[in-house]
Amino acid sequence: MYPDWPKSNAELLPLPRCKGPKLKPFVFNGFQEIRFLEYIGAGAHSHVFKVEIGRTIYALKLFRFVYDYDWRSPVPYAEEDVTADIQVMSTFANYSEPFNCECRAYGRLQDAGREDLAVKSYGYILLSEHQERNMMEKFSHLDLEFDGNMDDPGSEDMRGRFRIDGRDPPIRGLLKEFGQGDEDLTTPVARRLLKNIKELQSLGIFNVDVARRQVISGKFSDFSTAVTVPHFVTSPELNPNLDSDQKLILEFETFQLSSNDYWLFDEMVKTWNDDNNGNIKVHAFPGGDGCLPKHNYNLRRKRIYTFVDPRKLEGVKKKRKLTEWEYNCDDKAIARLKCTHEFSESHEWVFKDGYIFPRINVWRY
Ligand SMILES: Nc1ncnc2c1ncn2[C@@H]1O[C@H](COP(=O)(O)OP(=O)(O)OP(=O)(O)O)[C@@H](O)[C@H]1O
Repeated sequence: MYPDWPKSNAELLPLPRCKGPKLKPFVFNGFQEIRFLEYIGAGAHSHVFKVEIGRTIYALKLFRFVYDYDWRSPVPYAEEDVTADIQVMSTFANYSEPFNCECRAYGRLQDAGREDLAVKSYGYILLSEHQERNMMEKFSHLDLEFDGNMDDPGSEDMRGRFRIDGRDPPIRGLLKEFGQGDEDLTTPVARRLLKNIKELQSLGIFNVDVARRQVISGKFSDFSTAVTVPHFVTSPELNPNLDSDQKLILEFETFQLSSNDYWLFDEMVKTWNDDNNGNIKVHAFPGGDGCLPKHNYNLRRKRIYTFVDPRKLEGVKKKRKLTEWEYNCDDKAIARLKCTHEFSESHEWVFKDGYIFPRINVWRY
C-alpha cells in the first residue's frame, strides 16, 4: 500500500502504480542531504518544513499515514474488515490516499505542461532513515506524529500495518517551491484563482479543497484530496462490470465534487469579504449562490450546471473549448439539490472481484 524502501535510485519509479498520471522522484545531485530549517506547519494530511537541498530552499510536505476514514477508502462501509487486506487497500489507496492524490495531480500538470497552475513540485521523496532521524531530532520538541490526522494523532499504528521484513515503510514527501501563505485576497487574485480552478478541471483535476489557506504565493498548492481523471470516481472504463445505474452514480459524484470547487470558491470570497470588510465581487455562480436555477435563471427551464466537465480532459487536448456541464436530472432531484448549499459526498465505495464499485444509497440525482 505504501512504497517500500528503495534499494537503489533505479527502484524509485514514478508513483502511484495505477492507471493515470504519475509523479517522478526528486533527483538529488550527489549527497542526499536535506537540511531541515524550519517547521512551517501542520495540515490535516501532513507536516510541512522549510528545507535546503544543495543551495536551494524548498518546502517539503511530509505526509502522515492517515486513518482509513480520512480518505476515499472502503473502510467505513465494508461489510467485513478489509483493513488488513493489502490488495483491497492498495487498489483504493493508489487513487485516493492523500500522497497519491497529490502525485497524480502534479503528474497531470507536468504531463500537460501546465505547472504554472500550482505551486511547483520537484518530485516526490522517500525519506531515508538518516533523513528521518535528523528531522525528528531537530524538531524533537514538537513531538511530531506521522500516524493519523491532526485532530487525533497517533491513536493507531497506521504506518506499521504492512511492514516488509519487519520495517515500517519510509515517510513520503513532496518537494515544492517555497512560497508565501496567508496573503491578502484581492480582486485580481480571486479572478485568477477562479480561472485556475476551471483550467485544473479541464485537465481532469478537481475536488481541490478550495480555501484561502491552500493558496500559497497566489496559487493552489494542496492536492491531497484531488480527484484526477482517470479515477474510480470518474471513469467507468476502469471497471468493466459496472451496470448502468452504477455508471450514473459515477457521473453524479463527479458532478457534485467538481461543482463543490466553485461553491467553496464563492464561500472563500464571501468569508474574506465578511472578515475584512472587503468588496471582492468575483463569483463563480451568479451572486455566489450556487449552481441551481435561482435568481437570474429561467425557472421554467430546470437545469443545474457547473462550468467544466473534468472527464472530457478538454485542457489536455490541443483544441480546447471549455463548455458548461449541464446535469440531466429530474425535478425531484433539483428540488432536493436546491435545499442544500454545498453538495455533500454521498456515495460509498466497495471492492469486489478486483474492482471498485459505488454502492447506491439514498442520495439520488
Ligand atoms: N509550498 C509551500 N510554501 C510555504 N508554505 C507551505 C507550502 N505548502 C504548504 N505550506 C504551508 O503548510 C500548510 C499545510 O500544507 P497543505 O495545506 O498542503 O497540507 P495538508 O496536510 O494537505 O493540509 P489541509 O488539507 O489541512 O489544508 C499550509 O497551510 C501552508 O501554510
